[in-house]
Amino acid sequence: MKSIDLSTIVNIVELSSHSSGKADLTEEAGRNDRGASVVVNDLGGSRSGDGASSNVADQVVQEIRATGGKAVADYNSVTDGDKIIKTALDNFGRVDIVVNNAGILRDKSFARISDSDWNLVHDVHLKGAFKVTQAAWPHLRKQKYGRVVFTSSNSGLYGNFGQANYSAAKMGLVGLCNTLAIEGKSANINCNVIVPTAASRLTEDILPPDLFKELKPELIAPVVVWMCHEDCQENGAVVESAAGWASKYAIIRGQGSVFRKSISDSATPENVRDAWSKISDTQTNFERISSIEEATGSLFGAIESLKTGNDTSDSLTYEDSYEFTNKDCILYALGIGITVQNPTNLRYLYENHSDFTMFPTQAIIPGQISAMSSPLITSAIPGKSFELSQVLHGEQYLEIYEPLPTSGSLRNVCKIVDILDKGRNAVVVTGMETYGEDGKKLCYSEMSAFIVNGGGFGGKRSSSKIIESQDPPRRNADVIVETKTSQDQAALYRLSGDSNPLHIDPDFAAIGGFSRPILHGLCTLGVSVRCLLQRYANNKAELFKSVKARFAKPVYPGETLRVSMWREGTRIHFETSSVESNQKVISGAYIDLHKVEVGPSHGLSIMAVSAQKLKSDEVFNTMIDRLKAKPELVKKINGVFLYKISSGGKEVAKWTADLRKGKIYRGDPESGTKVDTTLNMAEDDLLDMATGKLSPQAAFMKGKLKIQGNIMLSQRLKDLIAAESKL
Ligand SMILES: CCCCCCC[C@@H](O)CC(=O)SCCNC(=O)CCNC(=O)[C@H](O)C(C)(C)COP(=O)(O)OP(=O)(O)OC[C@H]1O[C@@H](n2cnc3c(N)ncnc32)[C@H](O)[C@@H]1OP(=O)(O)O
Repeated sequence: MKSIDLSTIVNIVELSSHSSGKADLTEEAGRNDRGASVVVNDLGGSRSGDGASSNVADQVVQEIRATGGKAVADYNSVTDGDKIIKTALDNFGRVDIVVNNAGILRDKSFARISDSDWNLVHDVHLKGAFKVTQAAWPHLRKQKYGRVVFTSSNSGLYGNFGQANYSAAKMGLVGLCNTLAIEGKSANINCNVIVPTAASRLTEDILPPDLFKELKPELIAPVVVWMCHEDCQENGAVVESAAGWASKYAIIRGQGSVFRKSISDSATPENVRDAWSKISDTQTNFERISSIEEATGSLFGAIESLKTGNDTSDSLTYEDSYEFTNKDCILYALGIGITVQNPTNLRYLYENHSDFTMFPTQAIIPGQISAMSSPLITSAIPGKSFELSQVLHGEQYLEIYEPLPTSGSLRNVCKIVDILDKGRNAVVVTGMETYGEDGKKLCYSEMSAFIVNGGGFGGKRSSSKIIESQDPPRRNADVIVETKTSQDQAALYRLSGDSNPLHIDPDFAAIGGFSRPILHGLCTLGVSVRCLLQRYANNKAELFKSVKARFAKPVYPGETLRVSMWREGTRIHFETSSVESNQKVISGAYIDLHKVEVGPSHGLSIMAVSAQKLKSDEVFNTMIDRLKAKPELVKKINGVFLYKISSGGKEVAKWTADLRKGKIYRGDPESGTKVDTTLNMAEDDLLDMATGKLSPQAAFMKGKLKIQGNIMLSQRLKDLIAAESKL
């Protein structure tokens, strides 16, 4: 990572009376190699806030200047925040960062705290941070940049005997920061809290000597410097740090419990007592609440359950069963375009095949049917009812835990995960657990229904509970596969259970604003996942772990889907586009595999990718480097690459490619195998192949990869190539 340079900023650091003579925070932030210009503010009082002296601030300023840094001292009280900011403006012309670090102690047991003990501690910690930050605020807003750090304490987060005044003030800083993080966001002002445990004059007779020695402030200063840097996008975080360790805090909320029977009932203390074990349970089920909208928004589910007369949050779940046979597995496979043309597909299409298996994405269907037949989704939005024609499938997640059966009875438990208000529209997210006949949890799926015109009910806009989609890496796709859907794709797919008329009835589709019935989102997903499994999992369902996808635009049956894939370890990111509309139809998607297994066409794929930029030597060398990353498959001999193509651990062919000449030979010159076949290709076609516009298999089929001599592919390889071209 590049170094953290604070060169363009002015840093106001209050040392406060508790700073040690060596103010490590300032030393770090103000070091010449970090570049900040620093106002070192310290009233120079004692730990309890008595007296004043310029010594401490002056000493730190000298230390900063001695290392070539810029610093000026300021001896004002933090309650005169405008004077401190004026020092920054007078000396450096601007202010970008405020580190609120001033603090004193007046430790007493609660009964003995006097008004002045309370007021003074609050003045320095809380009012001081308010005054200094408020004085800087207009400047930060005007320049649309700022970083503010507040120093809190474990005494605030957890409480500490004898520190009621200090704990209250330190927790007050967390509240102050929470709101400033919201108010400053649009002006690019990030506000965060540091919770240090450090050796200082405040703690020297409180911490055990051995621990005191280890808790050097300079091990916390880098965390503060990072939070002050323009690259740090954290906003509203509370970060604890000590001894070179740091961690972010989160406030959690339990699932809670509704404790009255219906919306018209009053609430009694007895109701609360009876529900107390659920109300106070933060262990079995909890969530992280990150905004006030999220906190109030999730109350809608509880209010709605009261309206429908249900008395506990457990009633927000819905259970039913799903019976299915081998035939349903085969029908689903046909519905997502799995074809016998690829021999390895028989495992999904023929019930007597030794590996007869359910295609993984079919596992979504039982939960989906349960959720769609329950009142969960249609009654989810408070005060709103909506039609099926308003519902679009927005996002989908699926994770498989156990091998899936090919027939039998499955039990589904569905519940609302969250409800989002997107302004005009709404998103209702449902989570479905599916259990096998032996009671084992087979899979979890999470489905977002996008309700057109369902929003505007005053709910929250985002949620931390939803499994997020992820953008692909910023590079050209590693592999691109195209596959055409049939005009009858939706008509066939709907027989697997989603009989929404949007996919078959032109009049109904017109109500939803579509020119004709659209394809099921889950069908597009199934088609994409079969291309991914084919490419990266040798078409094996058992290697599939999970998938996440967002449906970005509708697909019409008959369109050609282009699936772009990026491999990152066992995660394959993907995006699917419609070739006809040239629009992304699935975005931010990925599958996770237990293991990647690349099929026999991989040698050809590598060739395609590596031929990407043949024009210059420099790029050619880069290409060689990329090929070197696959030593098991590729060997370079005098500028010529040797590819071994294996299937099931057995070598089935050797290819030699002279990419500069755009030629590919079959055979292995090193071992003396006769090179009896030459495959010629125009450079433009080779580049098309490299950029994924033309698959190697399609190049074979379309005659763009011309064969001279007698090509002797094994029958097995011929079958595999033919099958892949019909993905
Ligand atoms: C349990 C069962 C429930 C599900 C039942 C499903 C039944 C099925 O039979 C139905 C189907 O299969 S329908 C077919 C598949 N789905 C589709 O074709 C929808 C394709 N997507 C779209 O057209 C647009 O993304 C569209 C129209 C969805 C949104 O486009 P825009 O209005 O342009 O959105 P935009 O302005 O970009 O963003 C507004 C806010 O919404 C969020 N968002 C966008 N697309 C989303 C999506 N697909 N899923 C979830 N959220 C989505 C945006 O992030 C944005 O929010 P914020 O402003 O907070 O970032």
